[in-house]
Amino acid sequence: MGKSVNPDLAKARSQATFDPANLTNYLYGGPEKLRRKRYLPAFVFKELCTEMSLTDLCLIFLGLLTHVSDYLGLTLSIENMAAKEYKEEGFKSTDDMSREEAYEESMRRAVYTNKRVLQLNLQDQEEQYYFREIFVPGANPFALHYVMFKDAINTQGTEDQIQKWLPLAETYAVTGTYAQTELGHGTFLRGLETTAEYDVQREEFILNTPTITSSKFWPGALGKTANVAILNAKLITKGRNCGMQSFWVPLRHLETHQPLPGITVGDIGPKFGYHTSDNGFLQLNRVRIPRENMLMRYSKVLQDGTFVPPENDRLVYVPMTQFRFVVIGRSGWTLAKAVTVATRYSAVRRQSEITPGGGEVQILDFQTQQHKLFTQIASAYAMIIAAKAAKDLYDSAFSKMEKGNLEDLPMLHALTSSMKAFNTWEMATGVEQCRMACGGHGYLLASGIPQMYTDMVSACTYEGENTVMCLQAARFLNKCQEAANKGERLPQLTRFLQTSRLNISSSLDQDVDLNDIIAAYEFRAATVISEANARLNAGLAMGKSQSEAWNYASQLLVKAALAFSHWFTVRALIENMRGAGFDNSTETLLLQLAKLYALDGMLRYSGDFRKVG
Ligand SMILES: CCCCCCCC/C=C\CCCCCCCCC/C=C/C(=O)SCCNC(=O)CCNC(=O)[C@H](O)C(C)(C)COP(=O)(O)OP(=O)(O)OC[C@H]1O[C@@H](n2cnc3c(N)ncnc32)[C@H](O)[C@@H]1OP(=O)(O)O
Ligand SMILES: Cc1cc2nc3c(=O)[nH]c(=O)nc-3n(C[C@H](O)[C@H](O)[C@H](O)COP(=O)(O)OP(=O)(O)OC[C@H]3O[C@@H](n4cnc5c(N)ncnc54)[C@H](O)[C@@H]3O)c2cc1C
Repeated sequence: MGKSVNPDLAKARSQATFDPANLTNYLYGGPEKLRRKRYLPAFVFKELCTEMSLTDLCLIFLGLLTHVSDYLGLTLSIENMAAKEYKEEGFKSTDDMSREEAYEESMRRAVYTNKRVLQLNLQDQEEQYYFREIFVPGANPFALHYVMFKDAINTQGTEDQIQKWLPLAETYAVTGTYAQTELGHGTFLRGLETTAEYDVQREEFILNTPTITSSKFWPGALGKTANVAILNAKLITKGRNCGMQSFWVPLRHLETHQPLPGITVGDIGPKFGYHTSDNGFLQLNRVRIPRENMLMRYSKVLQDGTFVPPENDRLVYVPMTQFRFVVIGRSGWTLAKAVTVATRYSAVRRQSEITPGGGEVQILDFQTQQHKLFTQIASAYAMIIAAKAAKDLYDSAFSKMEKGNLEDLPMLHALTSSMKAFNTWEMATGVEQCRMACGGHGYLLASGIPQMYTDMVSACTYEGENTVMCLQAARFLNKCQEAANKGERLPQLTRFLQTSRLNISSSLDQDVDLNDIIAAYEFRAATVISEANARLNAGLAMGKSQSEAWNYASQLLVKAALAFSHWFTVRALIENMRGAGFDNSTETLLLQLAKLYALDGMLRYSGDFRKVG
């Protein structure tokens, strides 16, 4: 690959005031993880030289390009090589394919990676993800299988069920999906209509989608790929509705892949993005499954039809909470990719003059271009680091939950809900800003940015539509505010509602103090949460019911959840940058980046910050 590096890019890199290696090691969890992450693409690349056609080689190389450009602090000088050969050789990319062809191409690659992951015994989920992403840069037809299908088995299945089903999933003896959403309901889970009626005579469940709106609609891999679903349905036993439960439901014959009796499945058609994911629909016409097919870790149906309820009926939601963490992390990395592509482009693109007659400059020299990109570099770091901080909280809470201690579940739900909404909205805005910063070339699919946007913007909708997720978090925050109003003890994460004060020491003529920044965001969050609570109580005082008052305050409640997430992100960014043990030059730069992120946020939400003084 010994192509020369664009001189503008080489010059820009030579001016770095820090060592990118320190930063890259930090972002990827240390030198060993980074070594493995770099080894995998190189391994794939070498292997592919023998295994696949030149076409694939170049496509993979492009995948590698976007992949290695993940390293925020480090970029490799391979800017036009792949693109040049890519065009000259006319390598087919899925960009030029029909949806059918693109799905088949992605399926071919995904099956290849599934085999290789097993042969190479890649156990670590992140390594599996990195390996797969190089081959299948877009939506992977097996995404649901890799994540939600297996997570649901692991978190909702009994030990026996895990022993029975997980090996089938790990070896691809079955390919799964997670089928919850229906044509009529995606958000309001209590409105799901699919039924699972227990037949005590035959000790079986009869699964039925009684109406057109009860058809399962949207699940990934349902259209063609999956032959089993973890399907959520309303359990009815002894004439009683026992709420949403999860079931292992065979969909297609394991040999012929044809739909089983009573099953109607198909693809829901073209989408805004995610073209290589076969999101589908499913109708069940009184399909019978054995009693043992209900995932019974938390709730059970005994042979005689007796329903044994879970200790907490929200535990059935754990797979969604788990996947929200994946989405929170992926949002930061998606923005990282987009801003790396846009920044590298801005170093090599010369356009217009700053000084008349002085010659065309790198567009990175325009202050407006720097503002567009540096704020997004800062945002990507903030999201990635906040996701790590949130995951640490999740891991400690989840280990308590596995021992039966559910006290942190409400906080966990609020944190995952609000951070998933905050990160995906910030990512969507940021990726689009990066795309537009590349001018016409940002509109080319070959830039890679349009697909990043159209694939990942769906994360604002799936795994809980963002507005609804903010309202979910606001339930928890409002409860905490009510407790604070009564002087009661609060969960650690929301104690700032009782302690936050605005004693800012910084003055306008000096460099802002980082502790003042955290205090300002904390005070803003406390004020917005308190205002939302006051509006809710004002609604009640006007004689509205609890639900009407909730709706009356809901726009402020959404703002409260986002202000909480913004505070969590700024605090995580600053505290982790200060505590990460970087050398002075790197720490100085990162704290500068943290200030840029926080001050840009104050400008974007200046109404909130002005209001709280
Ligand atoms: C860098 C390397 C990274 C490596 C990563 C490796 C893997 C990466 C692989 C791939 C990444 C990218 C690939 C992307 C592929 C993605 C494909 C898309 C997949 C999408 C799947 C889906 O969309 S599944 C369907 C999701 N659907 C939802 O989320 C539905 C949302 N609705 C709800 O959850 C409920 O309806 C709602 C909570 C909104 C309301 O329910 P309701 O019963 O009405 O409850 P409510 O009265 O509001 O509250 C009752 C009570 O319950 C509490 N509660 C609610 N939910 C939860 C929960 N989940 N957990 C805990 N508690 C919950 C709620 O707080 C209330 O409590 P109280 O307030 O009353 O105390
Ligand atoms: C790419 C993609 C992949 C998906 N994959 C899967 C999958 O694999 N498995 C699966 O089960 N599902 C999947 N889904 C479905 C997804 O989970 C739902 O689309 C999502 O939960 C939103 O539900 P909905 O589509 O019914 O939208 P709705 O809930 O109808 O939302 C429409 C509007 O109504 C508003 N709204 C709804 N409820 C409220 C409320 N209480 N308060 C205020 N406003 C409200 C929303 O904010 C939104 O603006 C996928 C969706 C997409 C786009």
